Amino acid sequence: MLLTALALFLQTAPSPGEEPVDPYEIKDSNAGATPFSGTGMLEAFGGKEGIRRIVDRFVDANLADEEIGEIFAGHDQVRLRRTLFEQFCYILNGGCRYTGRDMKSSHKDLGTQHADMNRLVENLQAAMATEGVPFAAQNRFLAKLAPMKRDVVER
Ligand code: HEM
Repeated sequence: MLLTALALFLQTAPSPGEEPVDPYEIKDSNAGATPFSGTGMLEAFGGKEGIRRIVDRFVDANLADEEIGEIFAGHDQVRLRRTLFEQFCYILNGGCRYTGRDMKSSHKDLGTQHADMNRLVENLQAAMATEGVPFAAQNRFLAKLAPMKRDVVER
């Protein structure tokens, strides 16, 4: 019991520049979707470098957004960029592990509404388009994220 608690603590000790979070079990299934197979989707996103740029654009846009920016205010942006990169890279079959929390617990009590989710998806679409991700690949990726709505949106 003590050992399990210690292992959980060590596993979830904050990365440099990040704030600590309550201990949780690290597992890829926390990402909320299974990865694509093959390398096609990873290539469509410009490899890991492309994913990094898309995540940065996406987070910047959400923070600056006049409708949903406030929901992100005060949250750990360093952690968010790291875990979102891991999640996207894992789902796109880029060979990453996802070490973040599951979608339900990480969005608990944020009060996110359907309109907020739509806005976030628009920001992601814009980031993918700017980085040259083909439209069909954008839609395949969004289809992986769509079912997460039930864990992310509260009302
Ligand atoms: C399918 C849609 C979404 C995905 C894939 C997603 C993904 C993520 C991930 C990976 C994290 C970090 C988990 C962790 O820290 O362990 C996170 C946190 C967060 N998300 Fe989302 N998210 C989605 C929708 C939304 C929406 C619609 C909003 C609000 C408009 C939102 C606001 C936030 C905020 C504020 C945090 C930080 C929570 C904290 O610091 O405790 N997310 N999200």
